[in-house]
Amino acid sequence: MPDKNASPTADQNPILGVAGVQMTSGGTVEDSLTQAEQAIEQAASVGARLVVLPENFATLGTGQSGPVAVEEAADGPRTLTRWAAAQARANGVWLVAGTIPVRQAGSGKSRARSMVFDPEGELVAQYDKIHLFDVDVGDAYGSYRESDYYEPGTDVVTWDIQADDGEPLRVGMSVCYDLRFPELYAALRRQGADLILVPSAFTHRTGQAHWGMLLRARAVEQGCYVLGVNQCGWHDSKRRTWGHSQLVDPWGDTRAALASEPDILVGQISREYLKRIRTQLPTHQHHRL
Ligand SMILES: O=C(O)CNC(=O)[C@H](CS)NC(=O)CCC(=O)C(=O)O
Repeated sequence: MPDKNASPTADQNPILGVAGVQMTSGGTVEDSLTQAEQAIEQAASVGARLVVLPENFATLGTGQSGPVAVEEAADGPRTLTRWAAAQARANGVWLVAGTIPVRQAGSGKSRARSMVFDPEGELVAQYDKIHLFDVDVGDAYGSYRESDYYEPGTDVVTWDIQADDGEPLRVGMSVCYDLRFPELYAALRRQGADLILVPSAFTHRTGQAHWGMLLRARAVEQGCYVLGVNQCGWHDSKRRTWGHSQLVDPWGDTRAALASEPDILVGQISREYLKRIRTQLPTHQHHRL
């Protein structure tokens, strides 16, 4: 029996089981959806109540030039939004559908939209990736020009999930390249975020150099849990992502981590630990600028 006077440890009194689906999207959309369906079911079976898919889980690497705004096929049998809602309902989980490319009427470009579905399959929040990856990484893929296909989002988004203790836990939204911009994470913390999600397709080259460092930095800076859920492996002959999905606690310790293969990341959120770290290290009360 843990000493009730001892300081809470990071895993003490968990109030929410979370899971991240690390996958290698590619082949056809159907291939990717089948991978995701099996992983969501597995995550739910081990008690995760919040399941997060990686960036562009359905169409990354499908050989379709640029993002395929599958949403356009609104009359299609399995539009991604309807598919995600059905997965949340069928598995009784909160599902963050990584991102789905959603075509915008005005610009003709898409937005990388991260949608949140509750266990009844209702859309409760959506976030459009703000920072677009126009970078020359120096890998086999060469130049990434996300802004050729996507337009940026504009809004900072948080939403509440009712945790096992009956109290709300506030979840902050971000995507992939956003991870490099601390201002967004500061804004999410100002909105009250306790857990910040980072569905991603971080490249192998930049992931190896920066992914873990950036996840831990954002977690410590903001005193939040940060859940980074990445694509992994080779998506086609030139595109490779880093994997290494992980849950980082507000002290900066990695509580759960995957390697480079498709797998399910499972972790726990402790409200007591969150409060303890924020009390010991009240950086958010010491702002001067
Ligand atoms: O375009 C798609 O289909 C899915 N989106 C992506 O793969 C995006 C844009 S190319 N990738 C990143 O943002 C990587 C960021 C990154 O790796 C870093 O910041 O180092």
